[in-house]
Amino acid sequence: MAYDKELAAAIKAASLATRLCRKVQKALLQSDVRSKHGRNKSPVTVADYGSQALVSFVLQQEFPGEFSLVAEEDSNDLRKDGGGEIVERITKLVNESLTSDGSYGVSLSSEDILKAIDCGKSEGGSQGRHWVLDPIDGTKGFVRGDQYAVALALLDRGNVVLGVLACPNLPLTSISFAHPHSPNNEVGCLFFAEVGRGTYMQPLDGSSTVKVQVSAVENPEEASFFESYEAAHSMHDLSSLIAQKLGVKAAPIRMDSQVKYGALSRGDGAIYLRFPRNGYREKIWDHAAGSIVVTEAGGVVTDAAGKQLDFSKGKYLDLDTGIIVSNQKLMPLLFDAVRASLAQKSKPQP
Ligand SMILES: Nc1ncnc2c1ncn2[C@@H]1O[C@H](COP(=O)(O)O)[C@@H](OP(=O)(O)O)[C@H]1O
Ligand SMILES: [Mg+2]
Ligand SMILES: [Mg+2]
Ligand SMILES: [Mg+2]
Repeated sequence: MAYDKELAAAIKAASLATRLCRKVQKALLQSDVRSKHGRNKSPVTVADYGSQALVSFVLQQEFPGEFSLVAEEDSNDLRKDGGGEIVERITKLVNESLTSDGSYGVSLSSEDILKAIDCGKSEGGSQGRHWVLDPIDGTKGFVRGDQYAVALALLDRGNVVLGVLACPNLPLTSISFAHPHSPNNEVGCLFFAEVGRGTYMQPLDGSSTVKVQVSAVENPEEASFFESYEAAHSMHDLSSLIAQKLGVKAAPIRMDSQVKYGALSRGDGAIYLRFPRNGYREKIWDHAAGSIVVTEAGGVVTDAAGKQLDFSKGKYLDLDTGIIVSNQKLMPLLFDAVRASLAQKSKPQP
């Protein structure tokens, strides 16, 4: 089909990047974690940079000459004074991962690494093809030892046409809601989806592939919902009000990153609610791969006004208030509960 070569390359690149991430998460050093500059001091680690350099390098090898990448990280902070040691560490990690794969017999220099990272500076848009990468989505979860994902998607004329979500810490079998972090469960899933062809899941370390479908739950009382682990990323009080209006009985499943989209695509829960606080602008790399993984599994992803997400406007998503995800049956009820809850919240308190 149309994007088979791209899909194979994306799976290869994301899988390779997770090897690097797993190694770093196992032995996370304080010096591996840095704060980004600017107002929102989110963390960034050697693994975010290493993953971006690896994916960028692999995609450029596979598609020489026709390459555009919109990615989260850039090398600005690494090029400043004091960045040298950290760049050396990233270079070593990337070269070790490339060697472990065997298909790229090269050793990259520190400058090669910085250049590969900066290849992700494309602005995207509605023309042509653009890869969209979040090298580690859920860096806060990654640093905590929790969930994170390597999220890679391809835009073709503004539409997401394929997505790969590698989730190194997600159990292979459905999350038990009583024990979402059950230690006995084997972990490491990769979800992939191509437009019109469905969503599939495979173990990160293996090859058996299964087709996945969103939950068929129609009764909201039986639905469970996902939201961000970080209260700063999504208003937990608002989602709790929405859940209450719907009659949802289960407690929320709080997890970092687009792993939520992956888990929802295989029916672990039926609803995902995301309501950032005022003024936050969502980026395309935080939703591109996740949204196609869910829609190709039969789900629906919209903003709070019921509009499909528009990935054609550059780096940012232009949204009404928040993002809501569910199956086709539940969506109308969910949408009503969201509108009613937003209206209630915006009323002045007596
Ligand atoms: N104040 C904020 N509100 C909403 N989202 C935020 C935020 N600050 C950071 N984020 C985004 O939330 C993402 C993690 O999503 P989640 O809340 O589902 O775990 C982060 O991705 P990164 O970890 O790639 O930076 C970041 O882009
Ligand atoms: Mg980040
Ligand atoms: Mg992210
Ligand atoms: Mg990230």
